[in-house]
Amino acid sequence: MSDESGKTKKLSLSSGKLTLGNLDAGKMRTGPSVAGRKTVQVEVRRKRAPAAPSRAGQPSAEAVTPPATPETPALSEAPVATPATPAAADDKLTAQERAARVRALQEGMKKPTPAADGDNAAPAVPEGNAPDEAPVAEAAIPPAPEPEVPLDPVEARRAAELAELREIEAGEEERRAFEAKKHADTHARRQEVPERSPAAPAPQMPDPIGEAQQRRRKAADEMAPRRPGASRRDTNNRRQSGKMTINQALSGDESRRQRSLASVKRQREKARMREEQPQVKQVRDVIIPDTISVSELANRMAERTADVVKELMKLGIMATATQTIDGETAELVVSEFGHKVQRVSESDIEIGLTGDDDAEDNLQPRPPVVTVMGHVDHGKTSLLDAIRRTDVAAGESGGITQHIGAYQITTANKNVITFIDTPGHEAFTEMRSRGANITDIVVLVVAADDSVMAQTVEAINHAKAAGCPVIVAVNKCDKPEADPQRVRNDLLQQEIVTEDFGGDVLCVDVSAHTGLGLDKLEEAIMLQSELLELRANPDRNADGVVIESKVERGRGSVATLLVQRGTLRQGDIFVIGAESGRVRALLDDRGQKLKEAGPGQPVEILGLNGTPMAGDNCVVVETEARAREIAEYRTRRNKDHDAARGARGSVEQMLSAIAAGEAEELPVVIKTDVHGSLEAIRVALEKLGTEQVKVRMLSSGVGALSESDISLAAASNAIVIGFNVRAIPQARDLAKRDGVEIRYHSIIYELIDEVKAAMGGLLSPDTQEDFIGYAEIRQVFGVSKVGKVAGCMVTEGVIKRGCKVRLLRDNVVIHEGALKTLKRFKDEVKEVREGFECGMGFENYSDIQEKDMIECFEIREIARTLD
Ligand SMILES: Nc1nc2c(ncn2[C@@H]2O[C@H](COP(=O)(O)OP(=O)(O)OP(=O)(O)O)[C@@H](O)[C@H]2O)c(=O)[nH]1
Repeated sequence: MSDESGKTKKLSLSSGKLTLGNLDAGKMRTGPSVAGRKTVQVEVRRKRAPAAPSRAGQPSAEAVTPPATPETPALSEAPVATPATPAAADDKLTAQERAARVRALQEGMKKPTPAADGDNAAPAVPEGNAPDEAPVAEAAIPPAPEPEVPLDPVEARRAAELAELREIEAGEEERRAFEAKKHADTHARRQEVPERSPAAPAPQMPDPIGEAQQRRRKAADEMAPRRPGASRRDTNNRRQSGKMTINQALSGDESRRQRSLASVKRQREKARMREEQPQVKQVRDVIIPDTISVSELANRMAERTADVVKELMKLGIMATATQTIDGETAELVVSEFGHKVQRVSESDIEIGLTGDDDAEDNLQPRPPVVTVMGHVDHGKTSLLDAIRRTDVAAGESGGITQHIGAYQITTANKNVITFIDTPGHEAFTEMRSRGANITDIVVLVVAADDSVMAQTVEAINHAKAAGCPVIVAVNKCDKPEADPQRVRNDLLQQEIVTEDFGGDVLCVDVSAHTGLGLDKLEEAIMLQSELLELRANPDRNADGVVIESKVERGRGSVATLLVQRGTLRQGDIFVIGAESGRVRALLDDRGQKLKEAGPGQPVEILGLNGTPMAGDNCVVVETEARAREIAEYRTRRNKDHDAARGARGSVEQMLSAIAAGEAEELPVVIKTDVHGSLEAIRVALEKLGTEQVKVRMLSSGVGALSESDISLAAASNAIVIGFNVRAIPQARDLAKRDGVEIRYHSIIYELIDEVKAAMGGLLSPDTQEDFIGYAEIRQVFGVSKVGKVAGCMVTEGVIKRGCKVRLLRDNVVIHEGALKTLKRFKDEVKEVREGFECGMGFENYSDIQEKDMIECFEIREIARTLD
């Protein structure tokens, strides 16, 4: 470049005109619009110096650009009318120096000035710009060659950066120069004003105007130099806002927008940092519950929802942001994104509910829990009664134990034993299995006169499955036909090897009636419990198992509970299954109130919010809130479970109905007094189902039959059964009104038989064909309007009008249909007996011949049964 220094040149008045010695070939600008001003401003922008070698003869784009034209015509007037102020901005001059120069310039201006118009050497500068020497200087300086485009992109970038930096620097310099010049102007004007001739008004204001007007105009003039400053501020604002106004866009003033050097440097630094440091993905611990919505999952991973949806698509799952996905799928997605999975479940609420295991030192001996099992009528209840010296059997409906009961006895040796009495009927299998699971020892009652029976075997299997040691009580040994040895032999087949046969199973001959061997049985139980080393910690929050539960008038829900650990006290807050409550009262097996119950003790508890299920666990918790929280969670879980089971059932039903073609269902609504009975009935009824007909339990529960039970039954034609319960008066009225029959039962066999009969009624009846007679065609007559009529002789049985007939020709059935007419002589008759002649006409058939035989028969429907 010709001007490497880049310094701003100043105006001189050598040779009597304004010249700009060695002016930079860069753009020459006039100041902002200064119409009416008597000063000339020349801004000189330093030319950029390209770092790369330039190609000779190629002018740069900048150099080619025509120099800036004067922005205002006022400039051309300035040398004539106004003593010029220093035009070149030189930021290195102090204000005093500047003032001195201005004065010198003014003096020079006073000398006669040759016409500047004709001396304009710069072709690019329009006429009228003579005072400005910039074009002259520009003409003298060759245009800057365009820098050659470097091939190396790094070099190119560097060059571009450098050029940009220089431009910014130049801009900064320009701004500084302008500020300095403004300052100098103001200073100079202050000195100049007293010297200025009043007869030298601005040429653009020739009109004689009032003094006030002149003052205003002067004031306006004085305001004018401040505009560039204001404009600069505007520029700064524009830079800050980054926005463009319409005026700026139209005036093409965009070139004024400039960023500060520091800002550009910061940006470059940031970009470099970004390039140098590849982004490290942050691995997060993502907590995933059982189900989660897609957007929530994206949130927890801090990923975009769209990315999560895409990932799900890859897994073959089309889900929107609001849709919920299961925990397993969410786990897959999270691992795909490279985050860590942390699974939590709603069931975590139960963590720590049962507490820690007890330390050895805290364990104390506890009474054994004994379950009495055996075949029906082998004397379980009688045996327990004998032990307790009470008579429970007398109060039982039909003489069968239907409620699970628990009792505690103290032996003569002051040993305490807890007995659980389970019913012996097959239907109570479920209850027995539960009894076996909470029990320590099983006493297997086998009648000496009956030996091992089906439910004896079942009881053995339950005991084995529960890992309970068995003690055999051979009952009814008082009977003359009793054969205890046969019982021992039969038990061998069930892998129960008694001590007599060298085995480890204790076997005692007893009689519930005479009390024979009862003490030995108790001894055997205590011996077995010592071997088992039964111990528990009584000094902790209690937990136990519900043996039975029921709703009682005036007492509400009552549960029979077997305390397994700790001590249950009155006032304890507990949660049982999906129910919670606070122990209002504790009762022992004799109905006596207790203050507390220790391990191995069966108690009845009052104060439940609802009726729990037999087999539910009971846990004492610290606060009611916790109890409620857990109960609510379990209720929700059970509901979901039931819903899932219902949905599955309906599909299965549909499929089986399709497969069977005509599967029937018998809907029933059952209410019972206790859960155990309900369960037993449900099992029994399910077993009744065949391929053709099944029992469908629409509704079941514990308690009295209510209006909703009746209306449900009415809507679906269901049978309503009350087992040991009755309907409330309103339900009775409703049943009467809707014609719903309620069946009450207190014996399970009868209930099952009745349902069986009802199911039989649903089976499509069997049809049976009954032969009634033969007739031989002797002659065939043609009768007008009637068709052919056969003259017959009844050879066997009887022929009835309207009966079904088959036409046999040479013992081959050629037609089967119905009789249209049966006449004797000319009269229509109901029947014709053997040995009589008659006339017969067939319905829609006339191909009859002599010697054909007519076989008459009737179709009878027979109701089918399930047996
Ligand atoms: N002779 C005699 N009869 C007995 C003895 N034990 C029970 N019985 C009779 O056997 C029948 C059935 O007795 P339960 O005690 O009801 O029999 P269970 O096994 O409890 O019957 P379920 O409750 O139906 O399972 C009753 O008639 C008793 O009188 C006994 O030791 N000797």
